[in-house]
Amino acid sequence: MLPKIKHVRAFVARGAGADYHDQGEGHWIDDHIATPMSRYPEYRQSRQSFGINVLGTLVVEIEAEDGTIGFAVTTGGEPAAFIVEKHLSRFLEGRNPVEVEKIWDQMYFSTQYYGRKGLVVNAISGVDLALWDLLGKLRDEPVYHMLGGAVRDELQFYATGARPDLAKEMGFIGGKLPLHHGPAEGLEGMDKNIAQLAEMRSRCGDDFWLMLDCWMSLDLDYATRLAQRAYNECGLKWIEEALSPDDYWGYAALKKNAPTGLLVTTGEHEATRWGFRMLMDMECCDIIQPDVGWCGGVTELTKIANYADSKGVMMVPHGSSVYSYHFVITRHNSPFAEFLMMHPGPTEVVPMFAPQLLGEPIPEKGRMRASALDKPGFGVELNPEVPLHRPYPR
Ligand SMILES: C[C@H](O)[C@H](O)CC(=O)C(=O)O
Ligand SMILES: [Mg+2]
Repeated sequence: MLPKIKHVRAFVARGAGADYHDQGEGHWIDDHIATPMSRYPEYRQSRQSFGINVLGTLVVEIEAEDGTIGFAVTTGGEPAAFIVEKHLSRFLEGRNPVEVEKIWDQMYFSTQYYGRKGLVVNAISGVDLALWDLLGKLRDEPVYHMLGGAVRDELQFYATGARPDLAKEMGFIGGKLPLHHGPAEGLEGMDKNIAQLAEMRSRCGDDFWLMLDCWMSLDLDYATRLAQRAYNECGLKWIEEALSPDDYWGYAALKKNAPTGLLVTTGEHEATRWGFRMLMDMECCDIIQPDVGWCGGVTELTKIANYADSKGVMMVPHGSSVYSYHFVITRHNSPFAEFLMMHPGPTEVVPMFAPQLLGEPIPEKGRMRASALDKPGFGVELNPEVPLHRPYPR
């Protein structure tokens, strides 16, 4: 019998880490990237200007009666900390930590009247991941063992960042560029997008995967024209998150309109088995990209992944560092993983959630051995040097 859960605590941390958009000045991730807010010129140059980093990182700690602590980081900051402390903690304290299914179910259905997606599911994900971390630490097992074990010896990564040419030199299998200009910047912006991609194609050679991340910024007409030009002129591998996450109909049309051979991907701002079922049943995309820290955690990701597997849809989680690595290694329909390049250049590989985690593994030559994950839980610790604030202590 495992020790019961004694206490749940929620903290906020500022700066780089799980809220990876909370970076200092001059970072590639905040340099004129197309967004749904780009239609307003005053919010075009910087995503921080419209508040992309307003929430900060949520840190959830779950302590068992024997003093063992599981933890997780995700986004959601202070409002998510409120939800965890004031609402969700009641479904854990005094319970047996093996009750992951029941705890998830109670967290989701008790918040359904104000939740279902977004911030509330971020908070649920943070608790779920902390619970899996605790279970692994109590059982002295890595999470990927508890999920069924590795189906291959190593992970392969593509890199997201402004320099796919450097990512290629570092051994990644592909590079995903942020799109810089949205529909409000007209044909001139479209030409600049294509010129940037063409420049990367010439630097990377014909065989390297190049992808475009559109961060929900386009409309169907623009996305269709961009997809056609980027595929025909630059050999684009996939067009990601071109439309609003609510526009399932637009995605279904984009997938039909896209040239054969170009993949349509989306899902990092989608949540739960029900949201992903919409994407898959409506044939919105070729690859779903749930973020493990936003979609409902590992408990929900298992359901999403099983449905994707049964439909023959590939699932390649968005970012999410160790939370994604432990899952991807257990699944054949997740043949590779994303690595978000959080170095400001990005000219070096640094841990995705640096500096918040100690022991966070990084790819070497674009790969990571399964043995790099062979530590209890998710295999990381909270960096004690990162200041934490607990806004709602009980
Ligand atoms: C680079 C993208 O705009 C975003 O910041 C990250 C993302 O969507 C992804 O890694 O995928
Ligand atoms: Mg993306």
